[in-house]
Amino acid sequence: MRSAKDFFAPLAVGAPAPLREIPARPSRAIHFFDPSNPKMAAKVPDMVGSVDVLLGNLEDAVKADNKLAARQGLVDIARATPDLGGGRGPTQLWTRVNALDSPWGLDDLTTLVTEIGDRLDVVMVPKVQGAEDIHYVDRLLAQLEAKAGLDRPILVHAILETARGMVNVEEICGASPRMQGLSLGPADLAADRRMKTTRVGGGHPGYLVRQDPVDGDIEGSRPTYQQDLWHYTIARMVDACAMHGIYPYYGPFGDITDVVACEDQFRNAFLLGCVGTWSLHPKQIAIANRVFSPAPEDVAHARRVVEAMGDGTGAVMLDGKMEDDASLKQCLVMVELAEQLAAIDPALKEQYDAIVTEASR
Ligand SMILES: CC(C)(COP(=O)(O)OP(=O)(O)OC[C@H]1O[C@@H](n2cnc3c(N)ncnc32)[C@H](O)[C@@H]1OP(=O)(O)O)[C@@H](O)C(=O)NCCC(=O)NCCSC(=O)C[C@](C)(O)C(=O)O
Ligand SMILES: [Mg+2]
Repeated sequence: MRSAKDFFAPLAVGAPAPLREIPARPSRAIHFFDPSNPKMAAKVPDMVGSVDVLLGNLEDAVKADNKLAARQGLVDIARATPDLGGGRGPTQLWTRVNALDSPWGLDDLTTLVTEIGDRLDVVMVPKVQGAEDIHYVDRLLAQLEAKAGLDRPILVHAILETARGMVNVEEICGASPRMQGLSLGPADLAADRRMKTTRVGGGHPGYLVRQDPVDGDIEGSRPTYQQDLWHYTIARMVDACAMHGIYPYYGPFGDITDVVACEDQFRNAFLLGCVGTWSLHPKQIAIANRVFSPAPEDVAHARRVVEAMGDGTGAVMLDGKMEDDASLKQCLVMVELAEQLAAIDPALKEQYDAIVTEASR
């Protein structure tokens, strides 16, 4: 383990200094596209500005025969889209590289950092098992950044998709100052855990609790309540991320047609503390943007609590409810997020401002 004093030192001569704090850039939807798919690639330039993150996916869901085309496709898209990534506009550019033990992972990192490193905001690393995977990527990125003459560090996002990765979640989050966040990889994680599901994220009708029998009538009709298969995992991710000052995200919802259940799953993650999710199909972007932007009524309420709490200490009554230092802190989370989102989303700003005006009438 590095000494605390060395933690923020660059890992290669000439590499940029690591960030002390991970910027809270809006990332409600991380939209996946396959850069080797001409139809998808053609849609990317027009999506800039309407989605927080565009992610060129090189890993699973890209055919083995298309791996090199996807890597080159991402380089070409970045070069042809000047306002994408690298702080040049509101939309960030991320990539998901192939796994570290695959035949493509090393060349993905080498090519992307040296060719379009100034445009890449975050590299998502799949199937992270422990701190050793992050240490490897950390040093390699530093060497490549130095070679490419970059003046800003590229951040790292880990996908939790193995039982070992879950057990090591805290050490993964704290392994490098580059760590930006975590996403759930429900399909690989389910397989690795030997869960008996066949879906990509979402619930399962068999995972339920049943109401107790009335008068011992166990055969009688009794309501059942479907439970959230991912509650434990997401809650662990959220705590590990909060502890290390980085950001948790839900992940993929594979039933593209079931927009209702998708919204529910995203909202559970939002309420538990996640800042965003993945979008696999253009129609999931609007769902993610809606869910991961606090509702205008909640923002208006949070602002009223902040105002009523004055110097932030003591207890007050508002609408019959007690508010104190701790409820104020929750409201500040909501207000700060609303302000960050309003700064990049004029339609949302209008909604937040309109409801403030109404409340103050
Ligand atoms: C689901 C699929 C096959 C349906 O694709 P489709 O073509 O059948 O859909 P469509 O409704 O017919 O598409 C309409 C139009 O939108 C385009 N389109 C469609 N999708 C996109 C997109 N994402 N971005 C940009 N454009 C898109 C598509 O090309 C088409 O264009 P057209 O009108 O010109 O014909 C397709 O949307 C897709 O391949 N999405 C990405 C899938 C992906 O990235 N999967 C990997 C992440 S999940 C994962 O890896 C798991 C995890 C974490 O590792 C673990 O749990 O372990
Ligand atoms: Mg996976």
